[in-house]
Amino acid sequence: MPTLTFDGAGVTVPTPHGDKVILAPTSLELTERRIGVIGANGSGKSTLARMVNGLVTATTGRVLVDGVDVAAHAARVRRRVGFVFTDPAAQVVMPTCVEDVELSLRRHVKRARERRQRALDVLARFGLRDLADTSVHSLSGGQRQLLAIAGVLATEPAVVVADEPTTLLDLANTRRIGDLLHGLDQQVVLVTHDLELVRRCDRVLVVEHGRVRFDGPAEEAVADYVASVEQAVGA
Ligand SMILES: Nc1ncnc2c1ncn2[C@@H]1O[C@H](COP(=O)(O)OP(=O)(O)OP(=O)(O)O)[C@@H](O)[C@H]1O
Repeated sequence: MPTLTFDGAGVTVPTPHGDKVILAPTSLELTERRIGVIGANGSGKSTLARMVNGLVTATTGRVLVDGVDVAAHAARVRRRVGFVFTDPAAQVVMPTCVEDVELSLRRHVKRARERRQRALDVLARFGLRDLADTSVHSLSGGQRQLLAIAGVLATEPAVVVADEPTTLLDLANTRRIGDLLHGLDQQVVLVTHDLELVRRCDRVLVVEHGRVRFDGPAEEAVADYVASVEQAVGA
C-alpha cells in the first residue's frame, strides 16, 4: 500500500478575529488499506482528507504520498490520489455518462476511439454500461455517485480519498457504495459519519476540534467517538 505521511502537517487560516486553527500540526504515517476518519461536523475531517491530494495545502509541516510532497508536486500526486466528493454534482459534469468517464480519461488515453472503449469498459465494471448514453441529469443519486466513483477509478489511482461519499444516499445505496469502496484494491481514506462503514476499516482516526484525538482499531475508535459525544451532550 502507499504510505501517506503527515509530517507535522497543520492548517491555520486568517480570519477577521485572528488566526483559526483548522487542523493542529499532525504527524501520522498511514499505510493501511482502509483508513476511516470520523468526528463531529466541523472537526477538521475534510481538511485532513483534502490535504492528501492537495485540495487543501498544509500551512505548517508537510504531507507526503510515498515520499512525494503534495504541495510541491500537486499534479503528480493528484494522478495517484483520486478524490470522491459528498455531492457527485461536484464531479459529474458532462452531459452523458460515457462522456463523463471519457473526460476523466482525457489525459490518459489520447485517441478518441480508444478512450470511448475504455470509458465503456469502466461503465460496465460499475454496472452502468446500459446508461452510457443516458443524460447524467436523469440518474438517481446512487447512480450519480456510482458514476462519480467510476470517473475517479477510470484512471486507476493508487489511493482513493472519499469525503462522506454516502451522506446523500439512502440505505441501499449507502451499502452499495460502501461495499464498492471496501472492495477496491486501492488504498482508501474514507471520511464518514456512517459508523457501520467505518467499522470495516483497518485503522480509524477520530478528529475533534482540529486534532486527531484517537488513532487505532475501528471498534475502539467508534467507542472513543461515541464516548466523547455522550460526554459532550451530558448523557
Ligand atoms: N478556508 C477556511 N476558512 C475558514 N474556516 C474554514 C476553512 N476551511 C474550513 N474551515 C472551518 O474549519 C472547520 C473544519 O472544517 P472541515 O470541513 O474540515 O470539517 P469536517 O469535520 O469535515 O465537517 P463536516 O462533518 O461538517 O463536513 C469548520 O469549522 C470549517 O468551517
